[in-house]
Amino acid sequence: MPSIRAPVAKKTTTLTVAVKCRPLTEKERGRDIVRVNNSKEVIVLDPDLSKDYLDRIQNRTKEKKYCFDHAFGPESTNKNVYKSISSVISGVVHGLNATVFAYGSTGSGKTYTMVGTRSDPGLMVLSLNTVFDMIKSDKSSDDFEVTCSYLEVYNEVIYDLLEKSSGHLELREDPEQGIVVAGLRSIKVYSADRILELLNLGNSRRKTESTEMNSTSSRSHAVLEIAVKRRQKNQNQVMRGKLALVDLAGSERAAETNNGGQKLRDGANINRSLLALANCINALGKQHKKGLAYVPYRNSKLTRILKDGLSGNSQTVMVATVSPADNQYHHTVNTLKYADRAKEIKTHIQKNIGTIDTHMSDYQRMIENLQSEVSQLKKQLAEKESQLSIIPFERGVERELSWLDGLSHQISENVQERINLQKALFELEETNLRNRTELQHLDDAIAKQAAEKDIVEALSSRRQVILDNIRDNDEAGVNYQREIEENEKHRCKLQDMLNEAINNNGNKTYLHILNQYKLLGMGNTELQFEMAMRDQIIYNQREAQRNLWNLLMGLGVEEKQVFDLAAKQGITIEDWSMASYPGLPYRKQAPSFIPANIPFMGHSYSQSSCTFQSYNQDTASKGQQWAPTPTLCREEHHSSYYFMGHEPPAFASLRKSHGGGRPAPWIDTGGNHRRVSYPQTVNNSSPGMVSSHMGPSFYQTPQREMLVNTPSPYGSPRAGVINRATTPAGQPFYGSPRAIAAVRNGSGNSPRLATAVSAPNGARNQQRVYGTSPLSGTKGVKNASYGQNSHTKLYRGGGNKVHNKGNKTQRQHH
Ligand SMILES: Nc1ncnc2c1ncn2[C@@H]1O[C@H](COP(=O)(O)OP(=O)(O)OP(=O)(O)O)[C@@H](O)[C@H]1O
Repeated sequence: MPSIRAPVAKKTTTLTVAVKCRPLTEKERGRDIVRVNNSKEVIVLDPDLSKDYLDRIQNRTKEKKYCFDHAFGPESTNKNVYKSISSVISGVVHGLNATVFAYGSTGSGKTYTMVGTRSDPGLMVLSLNTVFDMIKSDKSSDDFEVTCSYLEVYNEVIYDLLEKSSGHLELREDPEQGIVVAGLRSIKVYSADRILELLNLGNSRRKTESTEMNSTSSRSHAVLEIAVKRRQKNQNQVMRGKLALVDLAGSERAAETNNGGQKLRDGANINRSLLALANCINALGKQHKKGLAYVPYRNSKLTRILKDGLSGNSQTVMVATVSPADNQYHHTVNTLKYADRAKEIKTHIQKNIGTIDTHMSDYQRMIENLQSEVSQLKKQLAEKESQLSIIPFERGVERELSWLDGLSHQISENVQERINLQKALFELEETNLRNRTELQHLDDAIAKQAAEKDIVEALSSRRQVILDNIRDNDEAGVNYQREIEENEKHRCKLQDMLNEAINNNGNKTYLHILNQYKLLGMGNTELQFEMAMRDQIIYNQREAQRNLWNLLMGLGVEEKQVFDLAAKQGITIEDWSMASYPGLPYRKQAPSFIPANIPFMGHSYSQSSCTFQSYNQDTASKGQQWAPTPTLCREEHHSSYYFMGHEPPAFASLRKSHGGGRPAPWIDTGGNHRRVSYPQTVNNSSPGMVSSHMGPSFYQTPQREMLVNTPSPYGSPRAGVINRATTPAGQPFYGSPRAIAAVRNGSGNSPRLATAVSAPNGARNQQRVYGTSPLSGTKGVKNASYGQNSHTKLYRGGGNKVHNKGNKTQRQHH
């Protein structure tokens, strides 16, 4: 609140120091050693009675003598004290500031002096009475306004004693008003009684403790402030007087009070502020004698509050209270020493007068300030409101996010489950394909060996096993299919939920982006799966070709002949050293090669460059069938996904290329081959890979004509190329159990990849070892539907039956 500018005229005055010695209490059995002479002189006798007259005259005693503005003995009442300072109090009604504080050791009578009793009211009460009496008796037409505040400083924290449960208040330095306590309640009062009421209320809230020295020792410094505003209508001016009445906490030496814990800490803080006060008094006293000196007001809250009273615009009275008891000698002398120094302290008093115009302009300024404060508060309120509205929104978004996270987790699981089901179905299809091939060969063999009863029996029993396996596997396949359908339904449901959330939620863009992000993640998983499948197919193909070359070499075909043969077929043999077939001499091992013309693959693979070359139908007619199209190929997939433990096939022969620039099929199993059209058959027979249930994100295979061998009416073309070969010993050779995998490419076309994989000698007990799945990077696929990692091996004991437990493929952990 803006203050009224004071007139320039200032009056320098010194602190009024009054000493009051209380009577000995009933408890105090000691000797009275304080003497007051002439209402001004205070003598403190040496408590040691043994010292005689000679000691005294030779100045060997501890007797001290001081002179003050006023001195009061034990018989004096508070009223007596008040009379001597009443002029200072009355100045408040005339626009002057006044400060009265009691200073003394604990139990010396400070509170008694300031607050007093009913029979002997203290300076606070008497001052208030004076103020109201003066206002009452004022004959002028002036308007008065009296406000009152009451605070305490406890442990260096300021509390409002007029508030029931006051918070911590802070001091602020106002350029015009000086030190102000922010947030301190100021109550308008119209009578002394009301102030006394408030005073009693405040005192009841003050922190007091029973100490060794005083049963009701004040642990805090209390400041009662009475502000009197006087509006002089006839002189067009307003005066503001302020009276601060301070009851300091008891100062004591810790060792004497026998205090501990909190009391000791209180004492330390009290002493700290009293020491700060003493230092200020010292410095202010020296200022007078030696000129300027630094006054450490800022060392405590108390000295900051008392700053005006100690050196500013204030008529100040220090009432030093002492105990007459001989055991209090040191405290008494100490108090008197400071009181003596305080006498030197100078203050500069001036009336706080402003014109009514000034007053009006003050009000104007106040209004402006208040208006700006109001607008600032409104702004703050708006900010808070917006924050409040944001919080639920953020919470909503959080909830939304966790919901979406849950949903995305479900979607991921759903995708993973579908991949696993597809894989399992794929395996099942492949296995049954082999079973059917074997069945066909068994039928052939039975027909051929009709005369050999034993052989026919053995073959028939084997046939029965294979038939059982086929039935079981078909049954399992139906179950997988059902599970895939369920999975797809669940996927649709989840997607619907996401779409609904996007449509219903206000923050559509955010959710949409999130949705896109999640979908991309899922797409990525699917692509990984596709890539793994493609890599596997390429691996299988390379393996089959390597076996083929090994066969050729095993049949005694010379290296040169192999090269010539390869050249004729348009095959480039790249690196013999890559051969890895055990049992053959190094140079005889299968080379690594580029199978440049493999028509049904649509791709060739270069190991060194790790790129695929796509078969380009458009350019094929121009003799540039193999346009190098860099396609991602991750080397690790080749060795990590599937490892085929093939036996070397005993026999195979190469087939010449067909004309028309179209590469020839590369395996001849006896010239019994014909054209088969896909994908209809593939789609029908291999739902695992080309399923209408899988939606567009899964594999679609455009129709493409392929040359395959058709082993027998039993052979299902469902999974691609079926090779029939016969070993020199007449054993059947089953090739290419998994012949086709359609892989979606980036443009949405699905060039069909087909591979011929040599099977073991007889389908019986073929084992496929599953390596680390690339789907999960290192440790195998997490099988959502089985709840385990499929770092597994499929059992195919007793023929190519995939053992199922319930509807699940049984897997064995490594
Ligand atoms: N003038 C007096 N006449 C009669 N008794 C007095 C007088 N002054 C003080 N006393 C008594 O002395 C005791 C201590 O007084 P008081 O509580 O005012 O001391 P204090 O300085 O405020 O102590 P503290 O600093 O510990 O709060 C009280 O019992 C009080 O009644």
